[in-house]
Amino acid sequence: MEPATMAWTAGLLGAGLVYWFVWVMGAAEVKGKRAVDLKMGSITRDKVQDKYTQYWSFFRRPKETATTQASADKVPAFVDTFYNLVTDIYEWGWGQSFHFSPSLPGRSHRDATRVHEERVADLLGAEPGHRVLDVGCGVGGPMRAIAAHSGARVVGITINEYQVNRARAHNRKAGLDAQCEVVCGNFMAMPFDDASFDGAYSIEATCHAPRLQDVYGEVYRVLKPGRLYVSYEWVTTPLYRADDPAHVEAIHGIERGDALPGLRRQDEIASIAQEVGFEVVQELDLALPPSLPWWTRLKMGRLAYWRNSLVVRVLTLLRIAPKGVVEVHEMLYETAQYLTLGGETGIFSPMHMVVLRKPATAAE
Ligand SMILES: C=C(CC[C@@H](C)[C@H]1CC[C@H]2C3=CC[C@H]4[C@H](C)[C@@H](O)CC[C@]4(C)[C@H]3CC[C@]12C)C(C)C
Ligand SMILES: C[S@@+](CC[C@H](N)C(=O)[O-])C[C@H]1O[C@@H](n2cnc3c(N)ncnc32)[C@H](O)[C@@H]1O
Repeated sequence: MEPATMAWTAGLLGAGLVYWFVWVMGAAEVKGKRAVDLKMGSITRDKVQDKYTQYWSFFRRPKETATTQASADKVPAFVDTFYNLVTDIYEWGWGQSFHFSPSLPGRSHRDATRVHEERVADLLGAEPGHRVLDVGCGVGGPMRAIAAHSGARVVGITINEYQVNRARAHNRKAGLDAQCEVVCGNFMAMPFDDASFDGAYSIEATCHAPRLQDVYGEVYRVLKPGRLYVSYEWVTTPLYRADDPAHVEAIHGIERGDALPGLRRQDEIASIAQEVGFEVVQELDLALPPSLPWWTRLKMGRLAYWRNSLVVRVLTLLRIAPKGVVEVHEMLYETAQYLTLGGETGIFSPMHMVVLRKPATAAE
């Protein structure tokens, strides 16, 4: 073969390979976000690396994060930074629902995710005419599933403005913008009237609150008397041993890679709910058998992680993705290992479910 022909062939093959990696293989399971569109939320390109460094130094020692009032007060701002850094990577590599679900035999991850979300709507008895609150709504995957399944109107709140814009765009695209509303705000001080919701839920979101009382108290305030609140909580289970260094390392790994001010114990949830006035209707760890493992989705993609890591490196080199994305991606990869360990050892659950009722007799 002529050297020029060889060079052309090699060039074309190389371009084809880059195309395959970035556009074909690098796309999300729910193809809402392409690798070439990875931004870092509302952080400008030149600030990404600095913001990541600031995030990391704040959450590096998780247990200390919420021990003083001063540092607890800073948590929402750092959680906001965290979601600026990770939202696009989550959408690209996971989809529009930022949570786990028990695996379902013979069904896709997308189905398992939807079933886990629809369960919330069914427990709430959500129906057309109801106004339901999504506490920590992300980019609105659960909100759209619940609105479509129940016919209820859903109002979501998130601390992160970039997510608000993403969620609104997804709602419009899904034709659900008349039914779904998204508000930017802090779930520990919500901009909603007392007794203005027929139901409320939170999916893997309240773990970001330094004090669960603050968010549960707000949900209690905005719920109508007699109505339900369903929450999927991140907790350590009774298998967790604080004197086992391997357990401690896994839980710290989960906390610092997920912007958590300190995981709560499973047995703390119901008593905090009662403390703010709720009746506990049901409490169940949905991660326990007969549920199939939620962490297999994280484990199965070693090749996918390797590919994604290469994609973000190439995109950073080409200056398509901002500097700092590689570090954020590495942090997420490491977090995935700790989450898997937490699941396999049974010391951690991301789906400890509580169904709570605001007493019918509660003053409005
Ligand atoms: C509830 C929370 C988020 C839970 C999950 C949605 C995310 C936790 C860890 C995330 C991920 C880890 C590895 C990433 C991978 C390296 C990358 O290539 C593609 C995206 C990941 C799979 C990413 C996806 C979302 C998670 C599974 C917390 C924050 C309270
Ligand atoms: C892991 S995501 C889950 C999102 C959504 N529930 C889902 O399952 O797709 C956690 C969400 O909680 C929100 N959040 C965290 N702290 C918050 C706060 N103080 N006020 C409002 N939202 C908050 C984040 O912005 C994010 O949207």
